[in-house]
Amino acid sequence: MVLEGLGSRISGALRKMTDSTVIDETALKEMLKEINHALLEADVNIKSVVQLRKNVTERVKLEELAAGVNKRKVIQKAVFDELCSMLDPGTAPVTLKRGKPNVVMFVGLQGNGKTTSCVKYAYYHQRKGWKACLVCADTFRAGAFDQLKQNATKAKVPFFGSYTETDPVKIATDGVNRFKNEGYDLIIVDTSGRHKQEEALFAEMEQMAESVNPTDIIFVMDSAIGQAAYDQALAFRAKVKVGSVIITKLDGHAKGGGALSAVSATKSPITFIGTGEHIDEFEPFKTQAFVGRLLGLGDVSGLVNTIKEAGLHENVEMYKRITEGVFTLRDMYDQLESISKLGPLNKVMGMIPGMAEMMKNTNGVDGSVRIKRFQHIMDSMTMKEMEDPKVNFTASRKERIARGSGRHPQEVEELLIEYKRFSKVVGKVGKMSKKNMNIDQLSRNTSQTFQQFMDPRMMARFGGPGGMQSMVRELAKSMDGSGGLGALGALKGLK
Ligand SMILES: Nc1nc2c(ncn2[C@@H]2O[C@H](COP(=O)(O)OP(=O)(O)OP(=O)(O)O)[C@@H](O)[C@H]2O)c(=O)[nH]1
Repeated sequence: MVLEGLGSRISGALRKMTDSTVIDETALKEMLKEINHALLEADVNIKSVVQLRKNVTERVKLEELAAGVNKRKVIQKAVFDELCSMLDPGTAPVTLKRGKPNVVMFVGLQGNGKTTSCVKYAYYHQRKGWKACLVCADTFRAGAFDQLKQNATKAKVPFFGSYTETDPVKIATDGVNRFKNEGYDLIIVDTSGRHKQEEALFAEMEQMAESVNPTDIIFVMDSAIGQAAYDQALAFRAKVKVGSVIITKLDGHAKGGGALSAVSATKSPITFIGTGEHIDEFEPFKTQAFVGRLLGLGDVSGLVNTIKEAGLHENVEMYKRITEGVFTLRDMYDQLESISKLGPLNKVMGMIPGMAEMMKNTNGVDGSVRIKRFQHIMDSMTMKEMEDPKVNFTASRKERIARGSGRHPQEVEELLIEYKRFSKVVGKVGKMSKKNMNIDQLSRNTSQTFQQFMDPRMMARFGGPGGMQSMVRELAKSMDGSGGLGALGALKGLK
């Protein structure tokens, strides 16, 4: 999860309070103190931190709550809302119009991740069906064009630039005109950076903006500067019409929380965040979903989008088999492959309510590594073993498979235990899908099924059977009955 330290401290403080036998003013104060410390360490401005504490205390009047009201939920909601308002700029970002030649100019200081973000932004939109392209108008840094060219080629995004032209405004204008004539609807212009906010940089930015008349200007900023982001965002906004902000390197900086809240305080909308060097380590920033994940509450709509983007809901064959209650090791292999397709596993798991914490420790092995190991073990099995659920694995056979895959026999055993657990769930889901259930019955039944097979600690992280039930209901609704991951495949057709 992005801002892992901050997230786990805040969710830990919330959990500690709700786990305590008595939820009183002292427990509430203690929790707020811990949240304040965590925010200050993430370099959030002291005034905002004090305000958050004051607002939560004013909102949650424990002694006035009627008997039977869930105090835990009231407090959680107050913290959630306050964090959202801290990160919400209250202004909408510029919207791009499909089919029109949108020109988006990227600006920012040197080394903040502008070029990387341009390519990520192009790739993100291209996958959503935009006709995206890149123009390299950075003539200041030697090698900038090569960097963009290399990354654009990898991402299969068309690009324009020059090794000989020294006037960035001319390159930008030529590139934009060329791509406009060729019918591109997202023309991204990468501009030069400077070490500091030098006048030369601002003058060049202004000239370029005048010449290419951008639909949006995106300011790219490194999260490492923390709350100093406030002054920097204002300085850029004073010179050009910044319509949105991208905060980069949130994967590596403890001060990220400070940068996010400082930018919001300037009323500039953050549209994307960079969460790593890879092209797909880039996500749209939505305040509520982000805070939900920070508090370990999950982000069901993000999960549904990710599943849809990876095309998993279209896995009709798999769905059919699951609804028939059939599950082989080959199916399990394919399921694991699909899960890997969703992206880095910890990111996906962070979207499932309560899972971020659990994912941190799967017996000390990262979830994605475990999946790969399981797949290697299955690669050493015979076709019959993979496709016939009745095959019996003897001790010597398990040893042979372990040797063939370079793993320990204990891991082969673990895989087979997981497989049995999965098959039981699939069997149950298969039966459920034959009955004509509505969403409420389905979510109740699914929750009961998972309860039988899931580690109780894991179940508790989902918020118990009730939490699991509401998550399944929400997933089923947002998937519009179009199937999905593993057991959830059975949601198809059940409305
Ligand atoms: N970990 C991490 N690294 C990033 C992220 N975004 C960019 N980087 C790295 O930051 C470094 C600088 O990125 P660039 O894209 O070259 O920066 P720039 O702003 O274009 O720099 P100039 O062209 O000199 O202005 C590169 O090593 C990138 O791989 C991110 O979200 N996370």
